[in-house]
Parts: sequence; C-alpha cells; structure tokens
Amino acid sequence: VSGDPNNGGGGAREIRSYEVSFNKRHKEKALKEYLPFIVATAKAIKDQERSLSIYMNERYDEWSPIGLQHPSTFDTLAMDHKQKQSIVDDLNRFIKRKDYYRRIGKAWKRGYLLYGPPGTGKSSLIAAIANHLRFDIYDLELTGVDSNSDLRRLLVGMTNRSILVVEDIDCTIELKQREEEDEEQSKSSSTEKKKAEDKVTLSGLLNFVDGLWSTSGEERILIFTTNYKERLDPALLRPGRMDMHIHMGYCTTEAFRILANNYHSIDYHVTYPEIEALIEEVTVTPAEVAEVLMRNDNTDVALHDLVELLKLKKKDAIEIEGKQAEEKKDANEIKTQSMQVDEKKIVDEIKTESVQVEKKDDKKVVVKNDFTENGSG
Ligand SMILES: Nc1ncnc2c1ncn2[C@@H]1O[C@H](COP(=O)(O)OP(=O)(O)OP(=O)(O)O)[C@@H](O)[C@H]1O
Repeated sequence: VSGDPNNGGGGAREIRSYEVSFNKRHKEKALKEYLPFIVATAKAIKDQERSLSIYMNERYDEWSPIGLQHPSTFDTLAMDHKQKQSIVDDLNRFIKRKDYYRRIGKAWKRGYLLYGPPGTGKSSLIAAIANHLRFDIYDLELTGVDSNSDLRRLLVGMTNRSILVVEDIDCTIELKQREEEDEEQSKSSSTEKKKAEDKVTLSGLLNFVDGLWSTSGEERILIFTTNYKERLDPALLRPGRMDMHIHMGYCTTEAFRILANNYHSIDYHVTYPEIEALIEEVTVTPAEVAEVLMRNDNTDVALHDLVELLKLKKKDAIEIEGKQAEEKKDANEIKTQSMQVDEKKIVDEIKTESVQVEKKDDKKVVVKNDFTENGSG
C-alpha cells in the first residue's frame, strides 16, 4: 500500500491513492467482496469521525450551523430499556432499508413524535439519535418562518442524512385543519387570499414533508415534540404520518439508576431502597433528579439531597391530596344541601299542586252539588 504525494500541490486538498495487490486466483473475491467491504468500512469510519452540526433558522429562509457537541447517547439516556431498545432497533432497521424503500416506492424517511412533560428527556433523545446515526440536526423554529415559500426553501436546503426537528409543535404553529383554512380563504379579498395561502400552516408543512421534500432527499428523520399530545391536530396523529409515537415519562427507578451511574459512576448505594420507594410514590422528572445529582461531586451528599427533594415532593403531594379531598367534601356537602333544597322545593310544588287539584275538585263537587241541587230542584 502506498500514498501518492503527486496530487496537484499549491495548497490543494491532498488526494491519496492506495495500491493493493492480490493473487490472480482471488480476483473475484477481491473485486466482489473485499473492496466493497473496504469502501463501506471506510465510509462508516469517516461518518463516525465526522463532527456533527446543528442548524438553526435564525434568518427567515436560511440555516446557520454550529457544532453539535451534545454528549447524550442511548447509554446515558434514562428511560425504560425495552423502549430504548425498540427505538434503537427501529433506527438501525431504517438505516439498512435503502433498497426496501426504493422497492416499495416510498421516500426513505421516518417520523417520530416525542411527547411527555418538560424535563423528561425529549431533547436528550434527539441528541442521542443524532449521535447514534451521525446525522446533523436541523432545528426548525416555525415562528421565525414567515411564509410557506420560505419554509420550502429551508427544507430544500437541508442535506441528506439529517434530522428535521420541530419542537413544541402544539405551540409554534397554528393548528388548523385544511377545511378551516379553505373556508377562511374563500371569504377574503384576493391579496389577503394570496397572503393567507402563503402563511405557514401545519398542513403546509405536512404536505411538503410528505411530498416533494421526501422525494428530493434520502435518509431523513423527522421529529416533532410536544408536552401535550392531546392538543395536537388529528392530522398529525393519523396513522402513517408519524411512524413511532414515543412517550417520555416521569423518572422511574430504572431511569434513576442510569442517572446515578451517569453522574456518580455507581451501581448501588445504601440510600437506593429509600430513594426507589420514594420515586415509586412521587412524580419527579429525570431533569430534576439529574439536577440534584449534578449539584454535588460527593455521592453521599448528592444522594442525601435527592432523598430530601423526594421527601419534600411527597409531603407536598400529601398536602395537595388533603386539600383536594377537603374541596371534594365541601363540594359534596353543597351538592347534598342543594339537593335537599331541590327536594323540598319539589315536595312543596307537589303539595301546592295537590292543594290546587283538591280545590278544583272541591269546586267540581260544589258545581256538582249545585247541579244536583238544581237538578233535583
Ligand atoms: N431521560 C433522560 N435521560 C437523561 N437525562 C435526562 C433525561 N431527561 C432529562 N434529562 C436531563 O435533564 C436536562 C433537561 O432535559 P431535556 O431538555 O432533554 O428535557 P425535555 O423533555 O426536552 O424538556 P423540554 O420539553 O422542556 O424541552 C437534560 O440536559 C438532561 O441533563
């Protein structure tokens, strides 16, 4: 194997070539198996070494990149191991399926919807996916995009092997159904109509992502995040739109152990039984746990602080529960009282009615008597 120093010079990029010799009888194997293997391995190494970037749309139709140095990986991610494995498997399957996507005539892209409360690791999961695949991230801030045409320009300007992220999709875009948009447009003047047509909408984004964009590039991942799945437009939740819905939940005992291992490199500590019992009882986000564990380098102190935080949360939860129970009791009492009042009213009304009927009956009797009297008289 030899390097080639004659490569143009003058500050140009060095191009190196290698010479590999084989025995003639191995020619077939070398050309069909060995060289393709070398090329694929070299590409994988290059991809692995390539530094990643995160692009943001600071100007309305332009991306600006900065280096992505987020340390999150699937190993450091605190989540249920089965769920984690199913995401990794899905990503690995997706990457290997170039021919499959071509064969079935579908664009080589995959969509993930991440949902769950703030601080449960949605951003950390996105970084872990980027680090796992060695894909750049395009973090699309929709509120900074003025029109659908700018949005298209941005999307077309993305490279292959990249992840398009739209965070807090429930807040950043007017969630309107297509029919509503059409109805509104038919009411307005022609200039207003043109403007409205070009306004960034969820359907505009989804149409473009499903249509032109996905056929103009390859190996694209699309990730939407939300803290409130129930607020999302049904168009986004339709089967086939987002391939996988991933719930990011509160801290579990399993997640806690991963975090403790990340921050203090430990597998066990005497405080674990107490911490784990408390974690089962309270709602605490992985971000809150991570913050306490990170605050102190001394493991004993950090774990003690965590016990204190969890106890405090438990106390608050008991107080809130007590208050809610009292409020419920008060509400029930008011309900019972008003029911009693209602019942009394109904009884009074029935009484009044029956008195009226009786009076009427009396009258009838009187009339009857009169009649009888008259009749007999
Ligand atoms: N599941 C997790 N695994 C590992 N670290 C986590 C996890 N969840 C939260 N963290 C820690 O908490 C910090 C904040 O979490 P992150 O930003 O990923 O949450 P998020 O769900 O994206 O929140 P938001 O909805 O507010 O953007 C992270 O930098 C990380 O240190």
